[in-house]
Amino acid sequence: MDLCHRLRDAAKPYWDASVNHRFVDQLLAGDIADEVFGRYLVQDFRFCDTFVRLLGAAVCAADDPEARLTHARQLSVLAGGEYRYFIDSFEALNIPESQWKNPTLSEPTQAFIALMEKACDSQDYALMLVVLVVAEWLYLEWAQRAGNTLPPRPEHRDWIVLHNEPDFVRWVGFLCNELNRVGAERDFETLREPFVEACQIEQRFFDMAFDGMR
Ligand SMILES: Cc1ncc(C[n+]2csc(CCO)c2C)c(N)n1
Repeated sequence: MDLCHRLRDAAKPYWDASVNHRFVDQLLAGDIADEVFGRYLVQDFRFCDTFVRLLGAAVCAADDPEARLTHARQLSVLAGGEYRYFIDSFEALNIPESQWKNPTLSEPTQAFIALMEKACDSQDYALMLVVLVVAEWLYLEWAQRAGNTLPPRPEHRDWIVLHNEPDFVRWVGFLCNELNRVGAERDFETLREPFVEACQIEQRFFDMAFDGMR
């Protein structure tokens, strides 16, 4: 089994709980409450801001010229389509700028930002890849649960398609290959610990969307 699959196995309870979370069930069905989805998106917009910094750090830390360019290209996805998605969805959900610009950060948002900042500060490419792989591969897995019929509202449908379209599948494949490559010489435990922590936070991030709901 390759390194990425061994890491995923080590985090199986949190990984599976996230991929099969009721948030995902309701999003795929298109019947997620606006309050729940809006709370999630406002926090995720802050998450994505730090994610941009992490990708920038990966551009800097990657040991291979081709890999640097692949990370740089993905930055343009975040700055382009992904940013547009958030702005359009805030409008569709009637969330004013005053609410999404400077929200109070939830506990899992803070925890994720701290983990990403730690990876940035470490200048350790393998550690950055661990966080990137969890964030992207786990999202690919839940989005691949979607069948042929997607929910009708663009803010639901586009959030699924962003995470299962062919370019995204290739990006996740690249990240996993990179981690398998640069992590091969590393002590498994030093990668397992942040991988499992990131999966635990992913689960709490979905939980957070339902805070204050039944
Ligand atoms: C909590 C949380 N975890 C992972 C992702 C996935 N993700 C983060 S940035 C990005 C853009 C493409 O690289 C994607 C897909 C998310 N949005 N929110």
